[in-house]
Amino acid sequence: MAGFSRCSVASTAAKTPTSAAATFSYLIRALSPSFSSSSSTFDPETDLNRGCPGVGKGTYASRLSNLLGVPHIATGDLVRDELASSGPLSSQLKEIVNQGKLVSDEIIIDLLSKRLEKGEAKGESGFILDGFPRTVRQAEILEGVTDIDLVINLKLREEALLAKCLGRRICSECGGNYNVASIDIKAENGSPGMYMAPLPPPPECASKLITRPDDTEEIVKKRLRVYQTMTQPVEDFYRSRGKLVEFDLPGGILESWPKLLRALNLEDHDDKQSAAA
Ligand SMILES: Nc1ncnc2c1ncn2[C@@H]1O[C@H](COP(=O)(O)OP(=O)(O)O)[C@@H](O)[C@H]1O
Repeated sequence: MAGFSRCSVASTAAKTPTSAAATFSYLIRALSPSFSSSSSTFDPETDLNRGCPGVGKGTYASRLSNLLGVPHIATGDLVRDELASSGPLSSQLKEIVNQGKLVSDEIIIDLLSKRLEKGEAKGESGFILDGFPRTVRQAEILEGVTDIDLVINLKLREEALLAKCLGRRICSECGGNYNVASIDIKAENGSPGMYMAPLPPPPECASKLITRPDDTEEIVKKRLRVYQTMTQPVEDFYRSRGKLVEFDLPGGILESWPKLLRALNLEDHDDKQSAAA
């Protein structure tokens, strides 16, 4: 669809891992698939999510993780944690991330493997992955060891993606994600208008907000180009396997969230959870 950038969320399900393992492929192999790929709903056991910069994949992954009761694992967070540490990879990662490039498949798989092993040791039986896979090779590795159930292709106009990245603010203390951008795109030449309200921080976070160093206009544009060349082929990978659900974000969270749940056949889940709360 012209004028849209395509961003994806994928869902996979797995059985409880049976043993801790030193390597990613062994660990994922232990997470063998437990349900059919023809399902059009998320499975509460394990989900996986990825998407282009600024689409809100982190926000939606986090909400889905709360809804389904599975951990939300963002590979971008794993990279930033490693970057902030004084580990051997730190300076190498800083250079890559601050230039808007992708970290190598080997490094990202190693970081993810370690996180999944920790989760397994704690008894985690599922997850939502956010920001993975981002290359066809990553998708192939994943496919080699587990079965992806569903990929949701979140789509948002590029002008909104850029504004959202530039407006993104993170609480340096609790890690909460907020947005100061107020996006108001007028209807034009047959394209509908779009309004996305800012997502203000709660008072306790307001004085602790920071901007990610890779959320500058130049680097965001670079990341969007990287997304188009490296990650869009991943959509084709899942499309050709009949696992891709396309979803145009109609606006901000309040408007989009119920529609996304409807697209995932998860409305009942939300009702049940609200009733239990
Ligand atoms: N699966 C991945 N493969 C390679 N690099 C990754 C992956 N996930 C995250 N990264 C690195 O971390 C950075 C930040 O990722 P993320 O927080 O998902 O941000 P965004 O999607 O907004 O670009 C990316 O620009 C990239 O350098």
